[in-house]
Amino acid sequence: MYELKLPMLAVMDPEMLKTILVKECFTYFTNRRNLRLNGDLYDAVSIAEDDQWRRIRNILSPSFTSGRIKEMFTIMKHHSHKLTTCLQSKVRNGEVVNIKDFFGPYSMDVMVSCAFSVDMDTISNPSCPLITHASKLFRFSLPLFIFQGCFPFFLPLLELLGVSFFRKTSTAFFKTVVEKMRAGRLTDHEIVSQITMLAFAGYETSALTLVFLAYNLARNPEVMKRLQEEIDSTFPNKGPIEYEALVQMEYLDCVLCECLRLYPPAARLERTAKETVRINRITIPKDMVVMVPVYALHRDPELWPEPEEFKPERFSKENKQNINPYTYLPFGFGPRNCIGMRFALVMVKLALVEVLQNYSFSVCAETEIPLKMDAEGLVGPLNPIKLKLVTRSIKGN
Ligand code: HEM
Repeated sequence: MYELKLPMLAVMDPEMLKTILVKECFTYFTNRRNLRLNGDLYDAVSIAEDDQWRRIRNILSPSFTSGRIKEMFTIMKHHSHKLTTCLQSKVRNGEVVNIKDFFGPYSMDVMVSCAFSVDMDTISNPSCPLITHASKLFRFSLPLFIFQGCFPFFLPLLELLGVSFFRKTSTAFFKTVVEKMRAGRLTDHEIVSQITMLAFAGYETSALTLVFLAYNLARNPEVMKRLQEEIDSTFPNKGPIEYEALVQMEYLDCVLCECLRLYPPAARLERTAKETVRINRITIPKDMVVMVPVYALHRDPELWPEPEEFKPERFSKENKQNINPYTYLPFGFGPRNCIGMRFALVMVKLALVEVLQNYSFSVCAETEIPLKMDAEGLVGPLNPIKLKLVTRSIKGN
């Protein structure tokens, strides 16, 4: 078996690579490369193939509707509030902050409390082994992480860490999810695999997105100011964040989309050809792995003028309609795209809005500019991103 490298195709016909081939691959192929190193998670949704994947995905999908996410919003708010409280002492002392130390635990706490119904409170204990292990796990590419599917020891670990049960709303939610899974005829093993995988698939991706948001806003104060104006007019006087208003904030959405363009956590996507197919004069043999270079597409100057610049207006209502969906792929595409996209967007937006209601980010002597990137797998910074936070006055300046 050999691999068809997309840069080779780019030389043959760039347009084919950017639109038609990418589209066809996402439509026809629904399996990723499976290295069979999945440990106990061989039946997790991100790893399963064909009929088993289809069955599991159909059962899980209803858990990610807007209605369900809205139910989880209270849990998310509990953690976003803790996040801003934890930042308070750092800000007061004028300390330089490794921003991942805050957004990482926030993301982990949200994922674990929504998936397992337990409050890990890692934000008060950032050296918690769960965070350390999960971060190490994600030094690899998303596909590799999906294939590795490790952490079979995850559940005993939770016990060892002496986790406390979360509040009733969450427990009830969790029960409903599990009952639905049972009703959908998932085996107990399949249920544990899905919940474990969901918690980990969402952790590092969401944490990285928040870290890059903070970095980009610190480096672009005029963008941050405009976003804070939108936040203040949507939730006056640092008022409570409401779900409906949050998801409708236009500039916030532009800022997040632009951040995911510049820093898509999954640098590339993969699909395996199930059968030999011929697409626009190109034969892709059965079992060949096709890689879509998302990071490169997102920084292609033909598609994105001044690609290195952080310009949220690229995603404004007027400009958005000119974007070819196969050239902007932070959550993948097609039937096998990210099942947690909507959930991630809400949890990331919530944390950002609550932090920006109270603080502004700023670069300092310790901030690395330009950033050195870790090209190993998930697109992350090579070194910790260090920033300063400044408290905003009541009036919000
Ligand atoms: C900003 C945050 C996130 C980003 C950028 C992201 C990105 C991605 C990408 C690029 C893929 C591969 C899609 C494809 O191959 O077409 C993926 C798959 C997946 N993601 Fe996410 N993700 C995020 C958050 C989440 C969250 C919060 C969850 C769970 C709650 C989640 C669960 C999954 C699962 C289960 C898959 C595999 C789906 C399947 O194979 O059917 N992700 N994600």
